Amino acid sequence: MNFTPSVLSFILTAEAEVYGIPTKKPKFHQQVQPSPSPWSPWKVSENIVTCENNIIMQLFNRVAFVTGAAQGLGKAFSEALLNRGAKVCFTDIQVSKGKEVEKTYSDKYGQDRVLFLHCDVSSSASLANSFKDAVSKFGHIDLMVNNAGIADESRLRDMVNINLIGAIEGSMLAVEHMRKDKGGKGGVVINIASTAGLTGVYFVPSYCASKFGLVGFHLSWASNPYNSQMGLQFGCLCPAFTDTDILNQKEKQMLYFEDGQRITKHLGINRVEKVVQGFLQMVESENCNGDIITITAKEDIQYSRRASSKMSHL
Ligand SMILES: NC(=O)C1=CN([C@@H]2O[C@H](COP(=O)(O)OP(=O)(O)OC[C@H]3O[C@@H](n4cnc5c(N)ncnc54)[C@H](O)[C@@H]3O)[C@@H](O)[C@H]2O)C=CC1
Ligand SMILES: CCCCC/C=C\C=C\C(=O)C/C=C\C/C=C\CCCC(=O)O
Repeated sequence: MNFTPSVLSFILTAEAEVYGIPTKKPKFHQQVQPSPSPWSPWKVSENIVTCENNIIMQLFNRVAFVTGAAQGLGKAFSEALLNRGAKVCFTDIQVSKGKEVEKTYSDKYGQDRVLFLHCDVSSSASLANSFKDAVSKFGHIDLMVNNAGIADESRLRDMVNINLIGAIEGSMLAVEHMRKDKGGKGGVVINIASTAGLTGVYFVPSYCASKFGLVGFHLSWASNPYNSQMGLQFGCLCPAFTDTDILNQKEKQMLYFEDGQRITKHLGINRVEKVVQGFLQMVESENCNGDIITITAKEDIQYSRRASSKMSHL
């Protein structure tokens, strides 16, 4: 049967949409800022990108591994990826919740595209085993999302273990698996930090320290001059207060509890959908290496790109 080009284009677009494949370049919400974002301690004005020149990364049949994804942002990132045709291994310490979500997503997107695994990111063995199990099911991983996190100033060592070391170890597992110079297919590592990783917050200082550490780790890997030959990219998402369970703080979890409540209310709270939008902008861009996206209630999605390396000329 012969179709005219416009009929063919209509059919292909409709089919792509059924499979959740984006058919148009996303319109980035990033506007060129008149001055650097207050959440970015670096000069960003000359590094701002609109991504107009970037081609979206096709997520169809890409394989993602997401930590801390039985609820909140991780669950929402997982669904957004599935919705665009990716396969997702989502993991958490909350097994019954995770299994419930797995059932819902399997019914909606197909059992062959969804896997839930128990994974405690504070345990090296648990992380390594679940990563291995995900590779066994899906063959390989293209996208690692280190999302698991807690905010609890009364559990300092847990917080550093989960928010920082868990994300570092998750990144390193992904690097070793993905790097092309060691037989991998390349891939993307996204670390979920926070605006609290870019600016001091006096009522959650140790949470801040864990997120500052993660931003430092991201920047270091992003500036690795061997990334392109390894086929690796590193992106970092920094949301501000977002409407998830992490904000349901008990008094002992924060310093200056009332100040924290008041300041949060004053600054405003992101909707989860807004953070997902920023996340998709990052993973769908052809090259997100070195990018840091901030998402705040007042300034929306700010997309900045940093100079690659201060050492590249050495
Ligand atoms: N909601 C917010 O205001 C913001 C959150 N973030 C970050 O986003 C990430 C996701 O947090 P939300 O979804 O907001 O909170 P959430 O509390 O709803 O979700 C966190 C998830 O991490 C899991 N988790 C906790 N310890 C774990 C461990 N040892 N191993 C594996 N999973 C574990 C929890 O079971 C939960 O499912 C965190 O890294 C958080 O720091 C960043 C900026 C703002
Ligand atoms: C009810 C208060 C809870 C505060 C602590 C709990 C979780 C916090 C998670 C975060 O990652 C918070 C994120 C950012 C705080 C830092 C700065 C906010 C300023 C950004 C803005 O302008 O909105």
